[in-house]
Parts: sequence; structure tokens; C-alpha cells
Amino acid sequence: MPIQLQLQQVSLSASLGSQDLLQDISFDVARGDRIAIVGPSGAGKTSLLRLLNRLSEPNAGVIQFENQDYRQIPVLQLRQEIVLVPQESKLLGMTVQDAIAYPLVLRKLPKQQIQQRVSHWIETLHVPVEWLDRNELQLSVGQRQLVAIARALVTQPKILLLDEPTSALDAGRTSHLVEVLTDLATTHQTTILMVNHQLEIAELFCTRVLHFQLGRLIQDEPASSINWHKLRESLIQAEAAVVAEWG
Ligand SMILES: Nc1ncnc2c1ncn2[C@@H]1O[C@H](COP(=O)(O)OP(=O)(O)OP(=O)(O)O)[C@@H](O)[C@H]1O
Repeated sequence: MPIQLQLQQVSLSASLGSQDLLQDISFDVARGDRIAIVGPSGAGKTSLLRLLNRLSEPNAGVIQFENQDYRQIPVLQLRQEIVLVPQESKLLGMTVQDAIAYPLVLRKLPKQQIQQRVSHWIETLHVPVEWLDRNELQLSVGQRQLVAIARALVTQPKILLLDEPTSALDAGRTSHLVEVLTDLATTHQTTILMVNHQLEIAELFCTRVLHFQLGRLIQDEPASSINWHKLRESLIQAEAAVVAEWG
């Protein structure tokens, strides 16, 4: 598969300080890759997704999407192709149904096409019809997470960036979501980068692991060659060090 996204020696500094959130990061992503981004708290995982969605700008290095420098792609166009589902999503005062349709309304798609796509993803993700008229105050955190994922998927992005999408989902919904995402990547070659603290989800889902610590990419390996036990131990140790440092 040709390279779809490429980072070359990318660094990101905090806006108000000299602290490097990401340091000298280089990796390639091919179309249809399913990438698990792992690492202890504060390792830079969310910072990476924000960078890829152009919510922040690198202070060094180059990012290319489909062989074009990120800086030359209009930001709104880029965000139509590369969609981020953050850890906490808002429905902006809309009902579930309207919130899922909203990105397509913004793109001025014909009403019938909007309805078709929304219905398709509501069914595929098993969003119950009784949620459709609720607003975000009437949804649990996990329910909001699922709605946010549906709202991203209706747009048919080329790259989907998911920040801990299963952190508040129950086991049944988590395994269904993993099936849906795997199918999307294999059938439609949608590229998926998923931050996840649950290594068993990463193990089920991904074709590749990017392991971050203290803003550095310390491991970039195909899932087939990962020693999951060793990775788990290393993450537990790194988390313990973070907890000790935070007191
Ligand atoms: N805008 C900012 N200004 C200063 N520091 C920041 C900013 N955003 C994040 N940080 C710091 O950068 C580091 C990386 O944060 P990030 O949210 O990317 O970590 P993470 O790996 O996603 O963590 P978690 O697993 O807890 O979500 C942390 O130490 C965080 O406190």
C-alpha cells in the first residue's frame, strides 16, 4: 500500500512554554492501517491526534498527507478527510439524530443522502431509536461516545482518529465497535489511528502499534511481532512511574 500519511522529525511544543509535548516523531501510515497508539498518561497520545487533525501546529518537522505538505492543504478540507473523535464530545445542544446528520448538513449533501447515511450508521452501530430525540444531557458518557463515533463515520473519512473511543463503553458495545471498525478498514481501506489504554482492545484491533513515552515514539512495530505481555508490563511500569511523579 502506498504511504498515505507521513511524519518526518516532527516536534510539538506547548503553546505557553518550552516543554516539548512531542519530540522528533517520524512514522509512515499506509491506507487501511489500523494503528494502536499506546503509552502511559501524559505520553503525548492526544497531542499527536490533535496535531494530525491540525488543532495544533508542529514547531519542527514535516507532515504530509497523500504526498502534500499539511500546510498547503486548506484546514477545513483536511478535516473533512481526517476526522478526530476526541475523548469528550459535545452534541452542541442538538438531538442525537441532528448531531449525527450535522456534518453532512454542513457539506450541503442532498436531504435523502443525509437520511440514508445517518440511518445506515445508526443501524450499523446499534444506536437505539429511543436515543434519537435525546440531547446530550440525557445521554451517559458511553452513549455520547457512540454518537460521536456515528457522527464521524457518516462523513466517510479517509483517516479516522479515535481518542480512547471505548473508555466508557460496555463490553458488548466495545466488541461490536471493534468489529465495525475492523470491517471499515478492511473493506473500505479507512485508515484508523486509535488511542487506547485497554491493551486487549488494541490486540484485537490493530495491525500496528505506536508506543509513546514522554513525548517520544519508542516503538513502532507490526502487531504480528509484538510481545503483548512485555508491552503490558512496560506500560504498567511507566504508569507507575507517572503516578509516583504526580505524587
Ligand atoms: N496545551 C498544553 N500546554 C501545556 N502542556 C500540555 C498541553 N497539552 C498537553 N500538555 C501536556 O503534554 C503532555 C502530553 O499530554 P497528552 O494529553 O498528549 O497525553 P496523553 O498521552 O494523551 O495522556 P492521557 O493518556 O492521560 O490522555 C502532558 O504532560 C500534558 O500535561
